[in-house]
Amino acid sequence: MSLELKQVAIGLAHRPLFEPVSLTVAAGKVFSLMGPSGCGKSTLLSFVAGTLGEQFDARGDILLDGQPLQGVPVEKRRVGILFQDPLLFPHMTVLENMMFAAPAGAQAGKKQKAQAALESIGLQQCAGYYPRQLSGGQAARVSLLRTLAAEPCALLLDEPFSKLDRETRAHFRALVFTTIAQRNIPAILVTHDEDDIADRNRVLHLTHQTVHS
Ligand SMILES: Nc1ncnc2c1ncn2[C@@H]1O[C@H](COP(=O)(O)OP(=O)(O)OP(=O)(O)O)[C@@H](O)[C@H]1O
Repeated sequence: MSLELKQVAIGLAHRPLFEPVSLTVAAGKVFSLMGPSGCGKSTLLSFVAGTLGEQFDARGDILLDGQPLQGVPVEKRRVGILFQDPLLFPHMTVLENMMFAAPAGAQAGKKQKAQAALESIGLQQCAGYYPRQLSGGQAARVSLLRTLAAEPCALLLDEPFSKLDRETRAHFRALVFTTIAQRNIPAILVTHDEDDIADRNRVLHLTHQTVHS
């Protein structure tokens, strides 16, 4: 499984946001995207996820395992996203959040899988908690598990470490990178912090497109 972007360009109000991007991420690897605030990093991720707003126009190709993603509905893309803030339903317990994210299937199987996932990172005691009862680091880990429960074929990481304190951040980052390697899925990470870069050979600095008039 690989994720490939070919000459991807996004415009807003007929102005290109950044120089066209081409990159390939192999299974189990993390490609880091950096660049100045507002240059379009999150927008690029939303294009890959299939959630790009109508105010943007985009061109170029996205290929997952060699197959074009454009035209595939969001819910069928199998692309998971982690944001700065954990994405959890406040009215559902941790276990319910995870079961909700799992693909359609037997309810009993879902529960067992969710419990096993929580156990694998030592959070089994949090199964019945509501998101407000979790610490920042616990919420980040549950959010990761929830994203993984959907069994994504690729992962997009939009500054998921930036709000965590230094120690929690290092632990969570290690967990995310190990998980990506174990699941053998490609990932793109947006970050402002050099410390987050998983691999110095896989970094792209997005630059604002110079508009010539
Ligand atoms: N919903 C929206 N409607 C209109 N313009 C938007 C919208 N979302 C983002 N933009 C604009 O698109 C551009 C790119 O925004 P984006 O959030 O992708 O940048 P970024 O590189 O991720 O920034 P940061 O590093 O600050 O998170 C910015 O000029 C922003 O103002």
